[in-house]
Amino acid sequence: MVNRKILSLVFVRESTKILLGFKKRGFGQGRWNGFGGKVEQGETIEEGAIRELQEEAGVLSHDLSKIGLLEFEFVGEPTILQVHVFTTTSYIGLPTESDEMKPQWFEVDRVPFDEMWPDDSLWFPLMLKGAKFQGYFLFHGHHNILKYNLEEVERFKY
Ligand SMILES: Nc1ncnc2c1[nH]c(=O)n2[C@H]1C[C@H](O)[C@@H](COP(=O)(O)OP(=O)(O)OP(=O)(O)O)O1
Repeated sequence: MVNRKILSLVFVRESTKILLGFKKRGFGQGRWNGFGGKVEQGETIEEGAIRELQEEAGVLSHDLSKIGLLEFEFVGEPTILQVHVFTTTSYIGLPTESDEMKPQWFEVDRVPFDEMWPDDSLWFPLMLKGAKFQGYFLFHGHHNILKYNLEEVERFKY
């Protein structure tokens, strides 16, 4: 039986820049990504996103916009990761390194896709142009995408 794990992923934007974090440990270690993680029992997905952003990057935002819904399946693994992607341009606090992430601003035309999850280069252009998107990716290991679909949407199914 397939089960789904719900995760958040938050990108802070500022004019031509985007805040990424270098993952220092755990799932996705050694890659740049947004900030996020597992939604805990008793919190909404957005509450989980706000908490993870504060824990991992030291910034607080209560003004998140949901812009993406991505599902990741890994060959041989029973759990599908369902990642809810948010952006914000409104936050307080200075991005600060945590035990999990090292934050750094990047110009949007200098995003380090070679050091990120391979799916990111496919949906970042949609995010950066302000579209809402939904996608599914089947991975073999953590480096190879065997198949995927990705579309712009008006609204999300969840
Ligand atoms: N393929 C891909 N592309 C982009 N982003 C992601 C993926 N897969 C992913 O899991 N992610 C995102 C979703 C989450 O934001 C993180 C993973 O969260 P994780 O570190 O496992 O969750 P935490 O709750 O912070 O983990 P622990 O604190 O329990 O270690 O990557």
